[in-house]
Amino acid sequence: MEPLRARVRDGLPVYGTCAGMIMLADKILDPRSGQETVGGIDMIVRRNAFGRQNESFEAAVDLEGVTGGPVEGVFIRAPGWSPSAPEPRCSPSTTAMSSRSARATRWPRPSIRN
Ligand SMILES: NC(=O)CC[C@H](N)C(=O)O
Repeated sequence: MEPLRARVRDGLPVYGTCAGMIMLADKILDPRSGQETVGGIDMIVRRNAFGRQNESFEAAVDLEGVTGGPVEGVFIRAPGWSPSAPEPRCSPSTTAMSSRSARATRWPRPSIRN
């Protein structure tokens, strides 16, 4: 992983969506055990910020302006992101509280009807 990190740090153009975005974040809020990122983007990601991966689903969706009937939509629970912040300078208990409120305020769960 380190050679790739070094290339990205040195300016290698990279692009990532969904899991790719997770890989490019400098920090994962709730990483799986041992999960690392390549990093390169100064942000924090939270995996499955809108629900569990196995709550992803497919549904027929009517789109305004698209004729021919509904299209099959695939709704994959996505990661959320937040700009990184300076390390908090407070006691561990206050840090934990800040972390919880960040989740509540920055990554609300939208309601998706299917
Ligand atoms: N397709 C994907 O990349 C899924 C990402 C995954 N649901 C997550 O947020 O961790």
